[in-house]
Amino acid sequence: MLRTMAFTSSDVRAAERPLLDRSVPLMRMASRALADVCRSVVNARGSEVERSSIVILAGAGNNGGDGLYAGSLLARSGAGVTVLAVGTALHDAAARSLMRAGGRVLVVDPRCRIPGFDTGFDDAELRLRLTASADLLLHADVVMDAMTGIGSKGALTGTASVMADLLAEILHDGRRCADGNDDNDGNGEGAHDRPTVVAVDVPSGLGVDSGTVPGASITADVTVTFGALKPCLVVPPVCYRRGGLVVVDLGLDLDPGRAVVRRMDASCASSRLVVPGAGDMKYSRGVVGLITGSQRYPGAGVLSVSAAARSGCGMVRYLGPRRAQDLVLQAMPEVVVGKGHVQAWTVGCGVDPDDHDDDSPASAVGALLRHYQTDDGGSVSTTGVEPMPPVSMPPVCVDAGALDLLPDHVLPQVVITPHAGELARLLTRMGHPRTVDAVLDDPWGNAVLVHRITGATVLLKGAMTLVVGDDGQGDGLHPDGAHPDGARTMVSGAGPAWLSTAGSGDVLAGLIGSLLAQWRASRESADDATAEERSSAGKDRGCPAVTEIAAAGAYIHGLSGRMASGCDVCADAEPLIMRVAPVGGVTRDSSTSSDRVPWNRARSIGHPIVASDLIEQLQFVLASLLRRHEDDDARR
Ligand SMILES: NC(=O)C1=CN([C@@H]2O[C@H](COP(=O)(O)OP(=O)(O)OC[C@H]3O[C@@H](n4cnc5c(N)ncnc54)[C@H](O)[C@@H]3O)[C@@H](O)[C@H]2O)[C@H](O)CC1
Ligand SMILES: [K+]
Repeated sequence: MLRTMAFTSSDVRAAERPLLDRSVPLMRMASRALADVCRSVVNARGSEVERSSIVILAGAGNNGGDGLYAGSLLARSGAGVTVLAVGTALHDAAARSLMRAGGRVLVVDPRCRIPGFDTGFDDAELRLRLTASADLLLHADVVMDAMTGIGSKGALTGTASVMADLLAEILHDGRRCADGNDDNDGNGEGAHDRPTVVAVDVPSGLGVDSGTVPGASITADVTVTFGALKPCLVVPPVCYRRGGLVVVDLGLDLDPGRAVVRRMDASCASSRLVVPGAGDMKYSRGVVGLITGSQRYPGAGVLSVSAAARSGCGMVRYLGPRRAQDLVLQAMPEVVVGKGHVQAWTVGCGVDPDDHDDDSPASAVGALLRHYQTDDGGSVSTTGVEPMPPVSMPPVCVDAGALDLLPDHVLPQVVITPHAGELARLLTRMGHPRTVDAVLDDPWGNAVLVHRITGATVLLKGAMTLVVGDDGQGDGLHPDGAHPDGARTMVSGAGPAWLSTAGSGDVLAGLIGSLLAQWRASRESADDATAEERSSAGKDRGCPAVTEIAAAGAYIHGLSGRMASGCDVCADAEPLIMRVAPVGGVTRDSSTSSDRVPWNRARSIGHPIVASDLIEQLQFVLASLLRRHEDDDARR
């Protein structure tokens, strides 16, 4: 749970309460883990704690308290520790502990009231102190950001905001600019000329529960978060600013059912794969139908079909245009051209929605999608099409050109796979005008909005892909009320940036269609299922299955990108878990060797790929995930 589930600030606070009531020293525990991370960051920089310089940006709340106690421990280990007080006060007991340990305090906010400190200074003095702060930040080994945590309200204001901007400038320009010298000796060691930024709980200045960036903020190299993941650490755009992730297990009792976001990981993706049994045949393993490709973009048909065929389904049916059919058959002679029973669809890759010819793929896609149209209440609309019971409709993955043909309100087994530009266009068409930048600024909020107004399961593509779907069991937890009841969000950021290449989305859409068909077929057991079984399979028609399968598709796609490109830099590396007891030491997750910790990782940048390379890797990625089934069987 600590690795995969994110909880709102208020749920984390509520879970802290009973422990605090029993006098469990949560802040001391948090700060021990934080100090441990800082020590190993210093070591990873090739330095020693005794010779290191640690600068702590400390706010007035408990987040500042965590930083101060950690500073106290580091000062006792011999580090030079300076606190820049950026708020109206400092956590009293923690500040005293720090000073007793030999740490120094520089008050930067003139409103700050700390007994024994000269405050209320004028603008000239403020400028001097800011210059001194800049110098300290510039020459620090570690900057600890303890300005605001889960108590943060809106955009950073006052000195905290000035400090965030100052640090951003220093990180951007580095020592070279400040000293007028080029410290970087050109052999790569200059990377450590700038301080390593360790964020305490969350990087300051960010929307903790929304993942948005309202103003000046901190970008961290490592974030040490306490008790549980917070939404901002896993949803874009904030997740791109938190660096490596460490979750400190404080023993909070959190209800998994209240998690607002879940990270897709190998274990969850593996659980959504279907292993064929001895009695299976191609039809019972899942048949996926694709209406993809066009006269103009036949390659999209080839890529989506090849990806579907390589992802474990029993059969692929292709219903694209003639020119694409020939190319598809050349690439994949296994494919069956023409209509027939399917358990899932993939539609739209390479389809021009404005091609209105009667036999165009756009017409076929439009006609198919009209079967999924519902009124707002979820019952299937019968206007102009044959009425069909909603549960019997196979899931459909709607990509690219087909997004323009999506009815206003559809069944939850419709998975739409837009990128930010397509989502902005869809929202605008549906009367909620958005620019691409507006979607990129708040991808989660906008994905939720599309889910709410269309009813579809929304997979918003990006370095961190978001999937928002109908949970059937959620309780509308989104703190600003944007989540409709039952919405569930999953994220997957397993892929490297090399993955953003032409045709990559076609591969993803084919893969998702194939996974959906296998899941659906495994539920269908058409010949022998009782009516009751069929109806319960129908109840599972939406989510979590569809949401999870779509997210599993994004995860598998990402891993294929990693294997194809040889690159292990991606938006969502596995968090490191640290366990900390009320008294005693800190334990790192035993499965994490020291060279894999987020601040000490040798990273391979890899090389460019084309979308076809992803398809070649699919079988190896699926093999590695399926091995988990074997391991699970062996354990049973
Ligand atoms: N999760 C846990 O189990 C534990 C969490 N701990 C730490 O406590 C903080 C939360 O502390 P709290 O005092 O409630 O709030 P903060 O310190 O995050 O912030 C309050 C502080 O910040 C100022 N502030 C708020 N918004 C802004 C703003 N926009 N601009 C400037 N300043 C702002 C406000 O005025 C207050 O002074 C949690 O994150 C953890 O780090 C426990 O220590 C351990 C257990
Ligand atoms: K912080």
